[in-house]
Amino acid sequence: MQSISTLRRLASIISDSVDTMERVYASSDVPLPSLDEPFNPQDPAEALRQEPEVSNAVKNLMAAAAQISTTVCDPMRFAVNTSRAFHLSSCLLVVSNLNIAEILREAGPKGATAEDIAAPSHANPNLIARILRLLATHHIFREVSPGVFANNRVSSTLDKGKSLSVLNSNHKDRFIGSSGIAALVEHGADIGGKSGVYLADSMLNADGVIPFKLAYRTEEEFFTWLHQAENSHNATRFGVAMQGTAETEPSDLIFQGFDWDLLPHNGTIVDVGGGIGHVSLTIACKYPHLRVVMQDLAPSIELSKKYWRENFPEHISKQMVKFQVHDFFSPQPIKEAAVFLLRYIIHNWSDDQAKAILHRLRVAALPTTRLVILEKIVPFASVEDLEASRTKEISGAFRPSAEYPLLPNWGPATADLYLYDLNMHVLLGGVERTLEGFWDLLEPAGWKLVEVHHCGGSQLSQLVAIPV
Ligand SMILES: C[S@@+](CC[C@H](N)C(=O)[O-])C[C@H]1O[C@@H](n2cnc3c(N)ncnc32)[C@H](O)[C@@H]1O
Repeated sequence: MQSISTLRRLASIISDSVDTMERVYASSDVPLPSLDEPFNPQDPAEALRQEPEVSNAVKNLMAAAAQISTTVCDPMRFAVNTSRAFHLSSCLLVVSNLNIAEILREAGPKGATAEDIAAPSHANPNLIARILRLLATHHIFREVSPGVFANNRVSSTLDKGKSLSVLNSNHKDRFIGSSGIAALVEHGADIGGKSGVYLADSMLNADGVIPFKLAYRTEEEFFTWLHQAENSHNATRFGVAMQGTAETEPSDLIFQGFDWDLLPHNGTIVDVGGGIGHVSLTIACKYPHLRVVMQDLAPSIELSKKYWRENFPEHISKQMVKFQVHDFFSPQPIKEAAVFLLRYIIHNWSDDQAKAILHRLRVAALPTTRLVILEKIVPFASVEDLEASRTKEISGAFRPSAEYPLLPNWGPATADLYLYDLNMHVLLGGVERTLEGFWDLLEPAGWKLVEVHHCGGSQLSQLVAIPV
């Protein structure tokens, strides 16, 4: 009986969420995008997903639908299917490498046969059909008639936005100028996937060696390996993939927290481990009176110069942006920073390494310097005792949890957080942290966490700290 009442409650969460979405989309006079149509980021309906009412309804709906499906499914089948889920990621890697989303974009809504899809790469058409059928069964691509496939909403996000002739003539540079989602998918399915399958080996047989090192038979740390000359294609893909992470977030996310208006004219933002620099470039476009120092390892700095030249050359010609090769484990050379900005840095490192990076910044900080960290803050899958938390006094720290009987963290609707966490571990020995986890790093490194902003429509949060 308990289970039936739970099912009914989950069904009514789904029904209420659909009502909310119907009302909001109708009042804005835009239809909900169809799963069968390619994704169009310019469609005003896509912007509606960021509305808090809609994003909450979506989260409830996803969590309740997943919970209903797991509740009623044969549990043995659920466990076995989950153990084979890695095939999905390998299939996505094939699809991106063979430019199948682009072939199907050019084929249009009628789609293309597996033979036509396989022809440019001389792949086996039967195998292509089986790969696409597995994905279509998971709502990635459509099998419009037996053996004929077309793009749908999800598969079209892999489109690198270039013609097939351009892609075929230069496979190596296929991601440059793309939205970054294909690069993010390939990076995750390729290096993440290969490393991930070594997780158990690394724990059971290899004394905790990072799975990436086992998979790639290397002694090097991930970033050292990535920046070796023979891996330059992986480094380029990684740089574009980082930009792809921003594509999955609201475009104004960086302005949803720390108040950049507070910075003085000519104030310097140091983008520590800034990659190509897309985040500080977004800030500088809105606040051109702010200076930027891009810091990263040498190969990333070269990519960053190119990215800024293409996207904001004025800031370069006005000498408002400086490119500096800098290892963040060595003393920080910029002593007058208004902000040290770290996006997706701390999660790459173990606690001791992360504290070392933060300490280098603290030594170089002025009393007015602010540390702005953009990272995911991981909630527990259980109910939390907020009153007992050491972080309860921090402004903005509170985050609501899902209503019963949903899991408090919305379960699979927030799976990205936990997938990222293990991705960090298998590649780098890194970790996505709880809020208390951040507190425990910042305090010994001489920083006091004063504000947290949970950005709407995203799982990324901003943490602001001051020197103590
Ligand atoms: C996950 S990426 C984040 C890039 C960028 N902040 C973003 O959000 O797009 C991590 C960055 O740290 C850089 N990195 C790794 N080790 C470093 C080191 N020792 N010193 C400086 N940068 C480093 C990498 O090259 C990479 O660009």
